Amino acid sequence: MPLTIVVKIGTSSLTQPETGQLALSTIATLAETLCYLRRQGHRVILVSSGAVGVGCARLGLTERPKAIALKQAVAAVGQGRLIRIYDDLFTTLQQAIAQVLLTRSDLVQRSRYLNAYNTFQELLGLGVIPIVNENDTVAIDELKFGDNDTLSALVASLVEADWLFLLTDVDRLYSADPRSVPDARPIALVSSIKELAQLQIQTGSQGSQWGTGGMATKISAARIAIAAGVRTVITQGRFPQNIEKIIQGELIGTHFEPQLEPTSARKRWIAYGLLPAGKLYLDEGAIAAISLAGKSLLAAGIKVVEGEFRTQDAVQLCDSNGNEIARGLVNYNSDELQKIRGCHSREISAILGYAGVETVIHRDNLVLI
Ligand SMILES: Nc1ncnc2c1ncn2[C@@H]1O[C@H](COP(=O)(O)OP(=O)(O)O)[C@@H](O)[C@H]1O
Ligand SMILES: N[C@@H](CCC(=O)OP(=O)(O)O)C(=O)O
Repeated sequence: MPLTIVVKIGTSSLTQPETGQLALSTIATLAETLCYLRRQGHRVILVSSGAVGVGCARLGLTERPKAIALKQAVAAVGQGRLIRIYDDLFTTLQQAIAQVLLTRSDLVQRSRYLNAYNTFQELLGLGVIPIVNENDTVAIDELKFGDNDTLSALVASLVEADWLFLLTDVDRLYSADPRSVPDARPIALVSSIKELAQLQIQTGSQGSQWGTGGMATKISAARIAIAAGVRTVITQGRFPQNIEKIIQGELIGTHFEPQLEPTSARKRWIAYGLLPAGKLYLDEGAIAAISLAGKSLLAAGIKVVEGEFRTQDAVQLCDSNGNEIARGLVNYNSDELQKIRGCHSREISAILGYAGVETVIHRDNLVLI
């Protein structure tokens, strides 16, 4: 059966750690592996980091720039070079590729989200391998994915992939960073989001010299992907051939089992496509109602309203410690909610002076995180 496979490769696998120069043999093996998968009839998307790293090597910079404008300029240099190398390799293997550069705003607006979906479907239908990266040169801070682990999970969720491979410079996930904790325990299988929380994995503060997110962003990417029903694997980028073996059933790397009943596409867009504009702190009754009984959120259960937002914006729903429990689209703006929080629904019209809807967030617009 044809599968949809998303492969993300990080800068740490694409470049030599000492020099920052491209790891050509890894990239060539990756291209061969992806072409092999295409010939098997599978639909393949590559999410490739490396624009900043390759740009730095091209310009002789010895460390990742911190200033935003410089990073954006360097990414513009590197992205062209990166895609040229991919095109050379894939052309040699007679495989068409496409460059797809996305920013967060492409997924925030529902019409653009659906448009991105349609473009991916067309490309995959044409047998093309889309090569995706964040459009670093134009992305502004508030509208950034920030790391390609998250981007790859959102792409895998958008196209409802069967597999997401996160290729990196460690062979799998460990209980703590194996660089600093030599006896960290390797983790072969994570069977649910609940188990992931119980494992209490330590990720340190950041990744390797050239990577951006480290392991923390890979774990949160895995959460997004498995909620969308995508089996996710963290494995070593130096051996891209392992992807074939893993698909055939070998337990290499760390596997995250997909959720059996994936969250619907619209709810996934609410949860991960949109950027929350505020926070509502809930009392325990409201938390139980939304998380255990699948109910809508009423004004009575809201203790604190944080941020300024409009009707139909996405907000985070938190417990009193600020831990996020759910996200949803609000039926009232922040000014209205400041007035009606803690009140019974039947009091709303008297407080606001006009009749509003009974629910603050209807359960159809509410997603547990
Ligand atoms: N619990 C952990 N298990 C495995 N690796 C970890 C863990 N915590 C932190 N790391 C670090 O994460 C790094 C990979 O992240 P990163 O450098 O961002 O890679 P990439 O460029 O592939 O995205 C590894 O080199 C490893 O040192
Ligand atoms: N978009 C950036 C990569 C961001 C990123 O997540 O990097 P990495 O941690 O190496 O996967 C680039 O192309 O340099």
